Amino acid sequence: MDATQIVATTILAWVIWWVGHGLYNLYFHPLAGFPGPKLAAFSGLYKAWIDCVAQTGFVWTIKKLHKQYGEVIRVGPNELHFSQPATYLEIYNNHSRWDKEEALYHSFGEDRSSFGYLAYKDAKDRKDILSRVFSRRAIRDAEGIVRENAVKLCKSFERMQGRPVDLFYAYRCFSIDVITSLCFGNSANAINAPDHKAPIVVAMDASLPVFVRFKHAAWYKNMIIHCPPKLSRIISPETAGLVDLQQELKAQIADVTNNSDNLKKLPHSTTIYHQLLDPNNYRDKQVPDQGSLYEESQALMFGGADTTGTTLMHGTFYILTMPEVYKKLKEELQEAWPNLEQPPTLDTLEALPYLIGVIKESMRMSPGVFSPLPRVVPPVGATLAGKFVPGGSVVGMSSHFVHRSEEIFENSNAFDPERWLGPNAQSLDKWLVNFSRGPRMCLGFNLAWAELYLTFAYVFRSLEVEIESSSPKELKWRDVFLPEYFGPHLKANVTPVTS
Ligand code: HEM
Repeated sequence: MDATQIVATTILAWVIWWVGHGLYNLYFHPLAGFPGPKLAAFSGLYKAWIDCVAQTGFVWTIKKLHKQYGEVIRVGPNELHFSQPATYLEIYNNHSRWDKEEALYHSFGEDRSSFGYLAYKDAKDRKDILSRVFSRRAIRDAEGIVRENAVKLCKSFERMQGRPVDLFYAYRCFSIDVITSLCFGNSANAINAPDHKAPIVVAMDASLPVFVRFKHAAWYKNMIIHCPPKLSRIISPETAGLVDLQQELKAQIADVTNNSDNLKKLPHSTTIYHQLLDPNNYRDKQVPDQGSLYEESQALMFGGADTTGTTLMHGTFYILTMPEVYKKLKEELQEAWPNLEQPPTLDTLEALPYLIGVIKESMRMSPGVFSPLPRVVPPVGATLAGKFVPGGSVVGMSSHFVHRSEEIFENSNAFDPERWLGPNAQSLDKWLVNFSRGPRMCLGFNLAWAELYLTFAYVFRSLEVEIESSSPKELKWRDVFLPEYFGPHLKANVTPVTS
């Protein structure tokens, strides 16, 4: 056989294997009885096509598929998606310690982090240590850091001197500065970037669609992540900014790990390094290596920056486009905070009913983490939505199907803070799942709440804010795990209030 024949035979053998495997998936796979598009059952390329080529957003596709095929659908050869809100709590709850699914969760290059560990036990060990930075009490102690950044944000708005503020960038700058100050003791100072277009925020935004490609092609991810930084910048310009960030974080980590005295030079002792580098926090007294510390840092940056920024942006969008909401929020804040020179404590803000309603509604209406959070059903199988799902199957559900359920939230597409003030409000709390539920729920939720209380309070008490005319009429996004936004950014004209 000559070389051409060898290549042709190899390709033919591969095509035969691929078609055979697809036919097995269609007719003999344990999930063969579940409804859904034939192409999705045949091959994972269906999902890859929507994510990477059509780029229309898989959650939007899933929504259409549920209308066509019902409440339980097969969205990949080994994957099911559910639409009934009750099923969300069957998958994500404190009794289900199911593994995370590898292709997605190892696509971010954070395998050894609280977010990236697949197994419950590994994640629990890491989260137990980090909870000393993120517990309610720890966040109370760190209130000053969040407040300081909320003030910095408002001052940066004032400096715009009549030019509109890009709220998409500005809120992300704020959340990045909070995380980098609190977790690493080294603020990125993104808020003070010209027009809030901080390179780190732009870099994180540009890298989102690349991670989707990584999910479908691990070889591509390994090539970009493991090749030398200079080459990686050329092959993948979208992740070039991330490479810079990686270099900076790695240098800081090397600094604190090579000489523990350097920890003392950090401005406060609540950084993640103070906890993660303390051998007494580990049964075997072994602290994680620099690679794992880097991955944890990256996970916290991605986990806490876009999510909080997005929630603030969505909330602000509705406040600015609904005069009644703007007025009620302002009035409540003015009453609780009569003298601008004497800002209220977080405790006081946490007791303001309308502000609470605004925040909960911002969380509900914001995509937050938009994609389904895939979990692997344990070997014994499980019953979900009344159907037996065999062990090893991947199951997931996007929070969108809970938050926009008409059965739970009447008029679910309307932003209505009052729904959280009525007699049924408490029963709704169970269905606010933006931080997910169960052992893998968000580690940073106390921090996120504090950021939302303080930022909404400072922005809407100390400034008059008006939507700028170039802003979109509605916010549009697709899921790339987190949301990726299209079209013009939300912008606002701001003027400081005098009293
Ligand atoms: C409104 C803001 C936030 C939202 C909507 C949000 C949402 C979520 C969700 C849905 C998960 C579960 C992900 C999964 O199962 O794969 C999660 C996990 C996580 N979040 Fe957040 N998050 C927010 C803020 C934060 C902040 C401020 C931090 C910390 C700086 C943070 C750190 C994490 C980490 C480390 C995990 C992984 C936990 C695990 O896998 O066990 N998040 N978050």
